[in-house]
Amino acid sequence: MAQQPAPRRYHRDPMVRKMWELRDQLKDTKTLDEALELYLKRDKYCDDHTSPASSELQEINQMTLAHPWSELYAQGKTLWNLMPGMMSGFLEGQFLKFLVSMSNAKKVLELGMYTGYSALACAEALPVNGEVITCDVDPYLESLVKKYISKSIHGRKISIRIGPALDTINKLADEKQSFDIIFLDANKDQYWEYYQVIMDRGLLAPRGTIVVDNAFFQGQVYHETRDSMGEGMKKFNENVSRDPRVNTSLRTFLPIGVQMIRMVFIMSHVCCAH
Ligand SMILES: C[S@@+](CC[C@H](N)C(=O)[O-])C[C@H]1O[C@@H](n2cnc3c(N)ncnc32)[C@H](O)[C@@H]1O
Repeated sequence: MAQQPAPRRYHRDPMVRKMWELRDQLKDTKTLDEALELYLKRDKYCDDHTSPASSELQEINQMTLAHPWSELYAQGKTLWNLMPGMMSGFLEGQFLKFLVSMSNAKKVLELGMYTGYSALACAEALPVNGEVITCDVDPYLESLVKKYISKSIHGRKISIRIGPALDTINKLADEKQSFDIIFLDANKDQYWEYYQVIMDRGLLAPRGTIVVDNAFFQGQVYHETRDSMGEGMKKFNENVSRDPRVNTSLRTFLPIGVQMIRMVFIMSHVCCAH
């Protein structure tokens, strides 16, 4: 059974959100409905033909959709107005899980935990001695996530570090840690800084992969107007694609854009071997 879908206002593709907006303004919606249907049917087809999420992931999804985020923010309990649209969710979670398994990863680092959906998805694909270190700057999230991941046998593979991601990665580098998969899913305006620490301080294992969520950032990277997050994402994509140490692949297979980055000598080794 597929997990509960997010309301349409949280659709992760900005193009779909625009189409819904436009639909609300039109008198005759027939052609637009057909276009939306084509798109949404494809989404649903992908959901229906992807392995179901575990019951624990489904529970995190439901909790995230129902949590009183705006009230918590108004009461000063969270640092900012966290929103369900921030959650990676079903398709991306299952994709990450696949990637962790395919690469035989043992150690995963995530920047940007939110309610722990992607951290648990990764943990589910790790061997028993595997580890996900996930971090977030918002202290409110720690006990919430601990409560939900402790319901899963894979929850024990997850350690949470609270604090700014830049401090966390520098500390991990001081500890001489390295990771097979690094999932960047925090504040886009610092991605380039994070990348430089990751690459220059050896946090990416030689055969490791950096996976970058939301690499189009609402389409801002290829549009004229962008905010500081869009600027950060654009700078990151441009700089990384010019970094001779890595091979990159920026794809639309999830409509928000997923950037994959691997050491160049690993990619060319694979080519030469065939
Ligand atoms: C898009 S959400 C992460 C979603 C999560 N990976 C998932 O799949 O459900 C981004 C998270 O990054 C966190 N964040 C923002 N700025 C940060 C920073 N400087 N350091 C660490 N975390 C940060 C936010 O608090 C938020 O929870």
